[in-house]
Amino acid sequence: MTAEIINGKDLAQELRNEMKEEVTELIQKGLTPHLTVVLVGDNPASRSYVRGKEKAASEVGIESSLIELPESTSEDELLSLIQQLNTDERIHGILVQLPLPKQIREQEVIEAISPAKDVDGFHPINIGRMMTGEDTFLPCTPYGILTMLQSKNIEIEGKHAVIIGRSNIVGKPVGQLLLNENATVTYCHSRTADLKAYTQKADILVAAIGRANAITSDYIKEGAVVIDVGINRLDNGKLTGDVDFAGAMKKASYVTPVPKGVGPMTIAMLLKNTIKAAKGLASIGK
Ligand SMILES: NC(=O)C1=CN([C@@H]2O[C@H](COP(=O)(O)OP(=O)(O)OC[C@H]3O[C@@H](n4cnc5c(N)ncnc54)[C@H](OP(=O)(O)O)[C@@H]3O)[C@@H](O)[C@H]2O)C=CC1
Ligand SMILES: Nc1nc(=O)c2c([nH]1)NC[C@@H]1CN(c3ccc(C(=O)N[C@@H](CCC(=O)O)C(=O)O)cc3)C=[N+]21
Repeated sequence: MTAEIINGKDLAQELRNEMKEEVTELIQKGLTPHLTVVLVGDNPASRSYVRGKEKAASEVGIESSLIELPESTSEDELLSLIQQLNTDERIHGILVQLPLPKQIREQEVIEAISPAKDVDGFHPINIGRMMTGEDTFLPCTPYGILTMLQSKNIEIEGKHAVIIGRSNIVGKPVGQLLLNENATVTYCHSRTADLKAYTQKADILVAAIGRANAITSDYIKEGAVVIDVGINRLDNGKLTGDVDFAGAMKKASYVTPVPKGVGPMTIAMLLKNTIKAAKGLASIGK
């Protein structure tokens, strides 16, 4: 059996085409969605992601502005910038690119962003709303994964989803979203004893580890849906995921590639959240 590839790049393009129409209508009504991205320091990977976000925003007609701060920026300086952006009515969405330099506590920064402008969906209020199943900004990567599964009409209800990774931005929320869709969810991480015993039972396997090609075909159940979140830059400059793609293609029913998989979907969902923020969410407080 050869698996079907879920092409995130093409699906993200379709979503951008739809969003462009919606944004055009909003602009005609006098509302131009505006995303502000804050980049602290000059991590080359972060810079490249930020460029991708700006390009995608401009394609759909979303205005974006980039605020670049030096590596030496203090936590107080960043927090006061966020306060300013929170009260600026022209700005609908705020994204502070992670990781941050070590003198800045990420959680303090995440919690300083107004939940109404938190288009990453990282604020504890929005995470809480996601957990209780309320309408909110869903974290972009998990939201993108859910959209990929839905695009292929892949059944989630009653399926066993195994998540490898438990970070606040990917692993934990992707498990929560699949639970909300009535999957049975198992989380695995670096302290999991006998990882393979769990992954071999997964109908839906999500790898969000950050280790190139760690998930070989012997971790995969025949016919499973394999979602590869990992973005790993090899010494030869190429990008690869956490899953051994060729091995997964022989065993799974569906596989997401890297590149052109989850990454472009993450950016598309960020744009979706920015439009939602611009339209205003009555249920989300300041
Ligand atoms: N495509 C996209 O849009 C995005 C991709 N990414 C990529 O996804 C990957 C994960 O990102 P992120 O969640 O932020 O990373 P983190 O480093 O925050 O988390 C990695 C997780 O993997 C677990 N882990 C590490 N080694 C192993 C192992 N040998 N066996 C089992 N579990 C292990 C860790 O366990 P423990 O908790 O015990 O340490 C941790 O929970 C990275 O490659 C990142 O670049 C991230 C965001 C968006
Ligand atoms: N506040 C914050 N929000 C984030 O959403 C966030 C973040 N910080 N920090 C870093 C991670 C990582 N991330 C990616 C987004 C798109 C691609 C992407 O589009 N990748 C392309 C390849 C791009 C390339 O070639 O370099 C692909 O997979 O096809 C990858 C990774 C968002 N993140």
